[in-house]
Amino acid sequence: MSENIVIHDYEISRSKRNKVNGHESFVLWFTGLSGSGKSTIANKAEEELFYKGVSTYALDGDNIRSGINKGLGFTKEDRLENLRRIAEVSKLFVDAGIITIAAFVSPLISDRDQVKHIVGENDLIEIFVDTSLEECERRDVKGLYKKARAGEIKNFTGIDAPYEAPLNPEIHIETETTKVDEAVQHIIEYLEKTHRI
Ligand SMILES: Nc1ncnc2c1ncn2[C@@H]1O[C@H](COP(=O)(O)OS(=O)(=O)O)[C@@H](OP(=O)(O)O)[C@H]1O
Ligand SMILES: Nc1ncnc2c1ncn2[C@@H]1O[C@H](COP(=O)(O)OP(=O)(O)O)[C@@H](O)[C@H]1O
Repeated sequence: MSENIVIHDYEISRSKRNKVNGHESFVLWFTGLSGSGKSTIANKAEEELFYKGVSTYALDGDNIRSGINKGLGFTKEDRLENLRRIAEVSKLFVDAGIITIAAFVSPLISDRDQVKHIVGENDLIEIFVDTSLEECERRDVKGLYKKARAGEIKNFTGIDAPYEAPLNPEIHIETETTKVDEAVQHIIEYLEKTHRI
């Protein structure tokens, strides 16, 4: 940090916000292949939390890659920068007392380690949305796998760019054997069991 930047302490702290909200703030970080089910499960999980009276906000490709990260692509370097900025934004949301839901492919262990480092390990719950490449390709929600196979998209995760599965995620959802509602219940139960909500 520049030597000329002096931090000002604000009266309204994260813990005061958490007290008023009646819950802790942290990040639910969904990782998985494109089409694995991250957005679908994140969206339903947010709905469930929201109607329980929890303050939430969801970050995903739609509100991030078209705004703050417009111009970043899918090279290894651009993904790292994409995720670095998302982690910094998530950290601000957590400071604002909000349970932040982030759904990004975040393909590499080192990408996610950077996120954990920025957000803080205790403030991040990693959720692995585990769906085989075959199933994601069968779903092909956005028609991108077809394009990637045809060589029309380069560096597509799972095709010609790697995806490294988390080694020890807090929550592991296998979508080929778990329905969306069951996945959401699993997340809510985890949060209740660990006294996060
Ligand atoms: N090359 C390549 N690889 C992977 N995904 C691609 C690519 N090009 C475009 N898309 C679409 O962008 C979405 C992934 O963006 P993310 O910001 O989550 O990716 S990353 O975390 O920076 O790797 C991803 O969205 P989801 O399907 O929601 O995961 C794709 O629809
Ligand atoms: N058990 C499941 N969990 C999540 N999504 C599922 C499941 N079964 C089928 N799907 C479907 O898979 C697709 C996943 O797409 P999406 O949520 O956009 O994935 P991602 O955000 O990971 O790219 C959706 O069409 C969803 O309805």
